[in-house]
Amino acid sequence: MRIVLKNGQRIVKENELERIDIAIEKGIITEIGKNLTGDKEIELHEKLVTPGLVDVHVHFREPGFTDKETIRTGTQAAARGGYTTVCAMPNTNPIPDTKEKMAAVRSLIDRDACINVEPYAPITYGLTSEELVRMNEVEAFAYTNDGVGVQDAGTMFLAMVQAAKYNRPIVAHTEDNSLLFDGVMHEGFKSKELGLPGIMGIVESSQIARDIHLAKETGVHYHVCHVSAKDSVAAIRSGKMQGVNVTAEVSPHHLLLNEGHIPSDDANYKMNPPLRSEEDQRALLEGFLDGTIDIIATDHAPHTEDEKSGGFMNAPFGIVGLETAFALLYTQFVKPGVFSLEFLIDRMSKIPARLFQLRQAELRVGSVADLAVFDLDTPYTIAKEDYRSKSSNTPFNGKTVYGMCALTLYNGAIVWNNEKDEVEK
Ligand SMILES: NC(=O)N[C@@H](CC(=O)O)C(=O)O
Ligand SMILES: [Zn+2]
Ligand SMILES: [Zn+2]
Repeated sequence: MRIVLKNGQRIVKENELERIDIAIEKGIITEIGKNLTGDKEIELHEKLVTPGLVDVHVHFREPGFTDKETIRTGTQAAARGGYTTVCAMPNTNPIPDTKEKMAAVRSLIDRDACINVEPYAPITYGLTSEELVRMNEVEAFAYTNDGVGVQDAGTMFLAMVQAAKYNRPIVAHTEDNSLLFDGVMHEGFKSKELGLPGIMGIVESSQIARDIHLAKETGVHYHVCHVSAKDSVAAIRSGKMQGVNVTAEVSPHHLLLNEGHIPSDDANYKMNPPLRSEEDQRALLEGFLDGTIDIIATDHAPHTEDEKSGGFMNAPFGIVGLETAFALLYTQFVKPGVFSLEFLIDRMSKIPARLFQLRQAELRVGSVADLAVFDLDTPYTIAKEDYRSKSSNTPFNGKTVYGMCALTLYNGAIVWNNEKDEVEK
């Protein structure tokens, strides 16, 4: 069967768009042009067509915490956000730290995922800072202990030596526990106002500085998760200038919000790392614009409503992000001209795929048909009831944005269709 997407618009350069039809056969783009016909034609009404988005940082909670999310609901949420490849974090129960446990995760993915999912393996057994996972036994595209920092420098050094040998990236949640002092939000005016224990920026930046020295020594590809602090951006910038193979991601929420946006003791604003100062937020945007920070990653971290009702002192860290990332960033930054549509899409699709050698589509004949279609013209309000995710813990509910994902195709099959309001599998 030949499917034709009619009257879409692709990005030519920056914000310049061009009207096109795209023909898809057997999951592959077979023709791009004007006035194409097919067995099934889908009218796009001049909506934006892009390669499917790629997110290297999501939590799908399966196995172990399926009341928060599953591989099925997580990938459906991703498809609704325009994503066709995502990388799942290993802070599950059990942690995939043996060959068998990793095989079990892969078979869940084969059974339930509606898009491409690459599972991470942990750096160490049990996400502690002790025994390294043997990378020749537990195979994965990359290794991370996300959720906790690798506390011991020697352990991180040996992990990097091993990862360099197997040519795998080390992906780091950077957090020095000895500097945490039980903090629950950024140490700043808001933590003082609310009387809550703070988390200093140096909790993150000092460990990034340490790791950049180790990465320089070992030559590993070292990737920093969810950068939040100004001094972290400076450390990464200086590492890059010295030729260290360091890359970094920033989350939509850290680009969009700072501690001043936290209205009250509402745990939908609680995540790790925390929303920091306005100055930190500005440094993140600067780093994103100058290439110090390479990509966007959502850190989609679902938690139940019940867990999140406990306020900052009791609730777990983390917010969902897959279903709102593109629209929030498009509305806040592309519409007012801070950066272009091309700049954003590259950092949500092409660049993350290239950094980690992941599956990714291109808008050209012969490419796999993993595509997203976005409506840039119709405003809509982010609503809890609309989530495909099992969880809805985010501070962005109720916000009106542009850039709803209208359609997502994975391998040429529709996995999200907003008009039909259903996900086909
Ligand atoms: N980001 C978070 O606040 N939470 C994540 C863990 C993590 O990404 O560090 C989670 O697993 O819930
Ligand atoms: Zn983390
Ligand atoms: Zn995470």
